[in-house]
Amino acid sequence: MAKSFAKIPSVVNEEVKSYAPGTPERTELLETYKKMYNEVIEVPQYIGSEEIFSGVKKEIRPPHDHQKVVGYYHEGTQSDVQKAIETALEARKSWANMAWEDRAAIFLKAADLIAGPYRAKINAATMIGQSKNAMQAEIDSACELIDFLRFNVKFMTEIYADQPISSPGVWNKVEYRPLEGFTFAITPFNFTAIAGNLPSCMALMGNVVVWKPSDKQVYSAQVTMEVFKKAGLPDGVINMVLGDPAETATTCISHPDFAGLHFTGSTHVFKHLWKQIGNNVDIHKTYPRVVGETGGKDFVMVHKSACPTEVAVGLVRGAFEYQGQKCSAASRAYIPSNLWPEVEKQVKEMLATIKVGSPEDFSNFVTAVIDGNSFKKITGFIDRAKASTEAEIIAGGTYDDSVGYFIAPTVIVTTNPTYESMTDEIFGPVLSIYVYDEDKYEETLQLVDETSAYALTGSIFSQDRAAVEVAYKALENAAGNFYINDKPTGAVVGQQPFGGARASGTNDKAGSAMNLLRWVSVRTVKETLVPAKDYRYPFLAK
Ligand SMILES: NC(=O)c1ccc[n+]([C@@H]2O[C@H](COP(=O)([O-])OP(=O)(O)OC[C@H]3O[C@@H](n4cnc5c(N)ncnc54)[C@H](O)[C@@H]3O)[C@@H](O)[C@H]2O)c1
Ligand SMILES: N[C@@H](CCC=O)C(=O)O
Repeated sequence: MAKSFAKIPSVVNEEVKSYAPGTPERTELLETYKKMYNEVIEVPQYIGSEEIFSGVKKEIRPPHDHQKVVGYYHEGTQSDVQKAIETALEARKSWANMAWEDRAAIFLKAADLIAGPYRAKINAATMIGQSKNAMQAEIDSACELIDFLRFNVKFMTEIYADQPISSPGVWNKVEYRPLEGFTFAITPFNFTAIAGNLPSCMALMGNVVVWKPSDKQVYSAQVTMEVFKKAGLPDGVINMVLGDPAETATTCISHPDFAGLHFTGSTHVFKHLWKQIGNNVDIHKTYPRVVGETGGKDFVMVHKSACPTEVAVGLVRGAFEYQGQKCSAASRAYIPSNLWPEVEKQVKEMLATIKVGSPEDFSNFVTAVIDGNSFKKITGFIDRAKASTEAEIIAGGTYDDSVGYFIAPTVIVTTNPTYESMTDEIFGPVLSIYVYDEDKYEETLQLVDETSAYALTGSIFSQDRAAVEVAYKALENAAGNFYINDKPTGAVVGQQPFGGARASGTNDKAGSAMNLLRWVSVRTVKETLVPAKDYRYPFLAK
């Protein structure tokens, strides 16, 4: 145990490198990408000190080149999950008692490894396995993951420092214990950073973890595990399993020592898990913590005073970065009639300059969507819009899956504000627009609020402050992350704590102390310095 109150290194957001032509980072990333692209990797499960190659191999194919096999992951069984739980519980005995400085040092080292020697590797893995362009990989798998790891250490120390007052003769303390049992992280395909953060932030707070990444993110998940190990994470603290998702969840959730679920993914999966946890309430030794950040139908609301260029840029970047596969992607927009001709012209001009193709070519802004199922779902929306009398496709609308799952950035304009593409999460490069009567601002705000079950992100564009205030109030519960004159994506750790309510999740704000608080169970300790020697009140004293 340390004999001092250590101060942690000061934390700032990791700088996003430019990858401009001629920069060393661009050369290194391209070389790493090409090298990795021509290798065939094998991804094992990580349970305790073991790397388990089950022999049941599943192909890993880049979404932008689906005939190419870049590796295999080894599928696990439910006995592997059982073993992961037992291994985690064993590791808990020492991990939960390790000094916080030691836990912090491991994750600070992991951050520095990603910032330095592993940066190109984790970015290349994200480009290959999840089809992110270089900039999207950099802001996710490098910068956001580094930020999570470093800022979480800062948040942890702030939590630990938060102590109650003590009256004379008494010393009160609160102790932030890890949860009793093991925790379970289930992570989505679309952010390497989220996948790394969910298990690691629980581990930082002294918990032990069974982590099931998405089968579509295993390529970069392996790099994350490699970094954690290199950073000195003791065996068994984070165990990565690769079994069937539903069965893995059942094995974990029905275990008596299941103490918490940290989930990010789609709403229907989270609702199912929530019910499953409820059904096991009599089995659990403790009430499990349940944190879930899920889907969105994120809006851009535009007032008649807004600048058309700012709106067009917000729409194009907000809707089409990473092919719209962000929970925060701008997905429905409400444009006033006075601005629509100019916004439409500029959006079309910008989209005409966007190139679609492999992330290996840095001039491609849009690459492939994650897999064939996703391609089918997204193009279904496009096909139905083509056939609908209520919708018109004004840009994009083309797609081709002969080599990779490529879909052109598509804009649907609809006369029906509750048309399916205005209400359902599409999770692809499709933006739907409803043009409203410029004088019906307040009615349209009500429409924005009531149209979707989700409440994740949203933005208001306006140069009229009073109109901003009206939207701020009217949309109070429509978004967990609300933006003024900006796109609704791109939350940064430490700056915009992230999460939504309603059908979008429990709003426990990834990238903040609020989230870490869910992974501790507080013990209050009162110590009386000089205990009483007489039971009687003063007025009863003899
Ligand atoms: N709110 C946020 O912070 C946030 C961030 C990223 C992604 N998302 C959401 O995630 C979704 C996209 O990610 P995805 O396609 O990976 O989501 P998904 O729900 O398909 O999968 C997420 C994880 O759940 C697992 N899973 C799937 N079915 C399961 C089941 N029956 N039981 C247990 N686990 C199961 C998957 O294997 C994966 O690991 C979108 O809806 C998006 O909005 C939300
Ligand atoms: N930090 C991200 C979270 C996206 C979720 O998929 C953003 O705000 O764009």
